[in-house]
Amino acid sequence: MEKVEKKEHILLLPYPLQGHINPILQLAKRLASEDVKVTVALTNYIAKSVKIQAGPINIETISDGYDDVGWSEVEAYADRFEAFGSKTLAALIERIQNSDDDTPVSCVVYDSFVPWVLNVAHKLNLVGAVFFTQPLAVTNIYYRVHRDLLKVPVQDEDLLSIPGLPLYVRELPSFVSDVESSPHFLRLPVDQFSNIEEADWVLFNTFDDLEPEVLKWIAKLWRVRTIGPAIPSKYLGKRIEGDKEYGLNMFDMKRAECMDWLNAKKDNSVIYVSMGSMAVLKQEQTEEIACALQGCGYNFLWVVRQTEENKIPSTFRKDFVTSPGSEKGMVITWCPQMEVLSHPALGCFVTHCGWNSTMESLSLGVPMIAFPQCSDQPTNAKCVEDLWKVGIRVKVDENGILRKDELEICIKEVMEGEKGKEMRKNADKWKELAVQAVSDGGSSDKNVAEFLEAVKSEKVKQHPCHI
Ligand SMILES: O=c1ccn([C@@H]2O[C@H](COP(=O)(O)OP(=O)(O)O[C@H]3O[C@H](CO)[C@@H](O)[C@H](O)[C@H]3O)[C@@H](O)[C@H]2O)c(=O)[nH]1
Repeated sequence: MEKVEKKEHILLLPYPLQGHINPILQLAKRLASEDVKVTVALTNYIAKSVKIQAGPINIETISDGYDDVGWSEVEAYADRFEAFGSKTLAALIERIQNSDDDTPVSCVVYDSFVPWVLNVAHKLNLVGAVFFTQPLAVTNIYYRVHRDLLKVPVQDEDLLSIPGLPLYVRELPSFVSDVESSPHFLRLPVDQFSNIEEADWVLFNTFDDLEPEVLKWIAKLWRVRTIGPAIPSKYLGKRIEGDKEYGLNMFDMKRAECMDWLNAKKDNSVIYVSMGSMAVLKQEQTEEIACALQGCGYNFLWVVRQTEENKIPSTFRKDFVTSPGSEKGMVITWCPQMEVLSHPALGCFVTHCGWNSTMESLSLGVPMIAFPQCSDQPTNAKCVEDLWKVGIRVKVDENGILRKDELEICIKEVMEGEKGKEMRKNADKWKELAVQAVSDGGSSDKNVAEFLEAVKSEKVKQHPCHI
């Protein structure tokens, strides 16, 4: 068979965390559905520790300096990733450029948490596109901190005015509102802007209708385009054939066990609880959630990652963990979240409001009970409750614990109350708008097309700083 030559080659580099890899893989698949060769560069550690099913995407590896052990403390990790990543990424691209069999790379799309990739791309005279995995509203706040327009620690308890979104301090990203608890965590989101003025494109996993006012504001700063929701096509727009899942799981998944259990449940009868890939709960918190789920009148599917499992109370463990799939509930270490959220048995999603979970729930029309933990999650939860009106945020006590009674009240309100009905209606509206955005001629679809066209015509642009 004759070999089909792809005319362009785009390389994408995610930050090595589940919540960052998923959306960049989706963008990669979308680009690969056009006449483009697409390579995703994973760190050696990720590549050797997970199974990857990324369809037409070519996978290559670079080093973050932690090939055998994975992560370390956040600041040390950032420095070492930059030192090792810059060299090994440049070497990878040079190898591709010098290969007789491969299409040369013309553009690098990189996670906003690794801004040094832009310097590598520009040194090699490639187009550099930064990709944000968190919403525009959150980026707006970090940008203010970067420009010293918002001083940390934040003193003022008054409302802060973000375009289209007045916020109280507690609704800011936790790395801003509570900078004293984890000062080093603010570095990554603030460093996102260190060289952003030089980025050729600034891409966001969101869509125009979702954050119109802040988009207007941010689009004045850079060449911003929204390309989301970056979720598997089967669940949104069906644009890419056979695209059923992200294709990379950092956790062991028991799909059949989970789906068999869910398939046996009545429509709208299951509460789905997941705190994403990173959140670490206090033991007391896990116990309160367990009591609420046991006490509520609904079935539940609860994701408790293996490293969190020891916090589950022993009686609950006996009923729902050691004999998984009891009539009422199932506890599982990782599930096929998209399949779960799109299942007719699902009633609502108790979520930490990681941006991917939020976009997935919104795109599938599932109302949320927002229980934000840290990072961008408090701001995402604010949008869920007050801006998009597709969920409610739980109240925590003076120790930050969500008590059993409060969670039960929230579940009842979303599943049975008037507010819940309203949320479902709103959720359906957002679902429709999300589908429109990624379908033929929708805002995100047009933005991807424009980006691709420009990559083709701008690839030989010389970057003044490196001439
Ligand atoms: O059992 C599960 C649980 C989760 N997921 C998937 O894992 C991803 C989780 O991403 P997200 O909801 O964004 O949560 P985190 O893993 O916590 O993501 C980190 O990265 C996000 C993007 O930067 C931030 O918004 C979050 O605050 C940050 O914690 C989603 O795509 C889920 O579909 C599964 O497939 N199975």
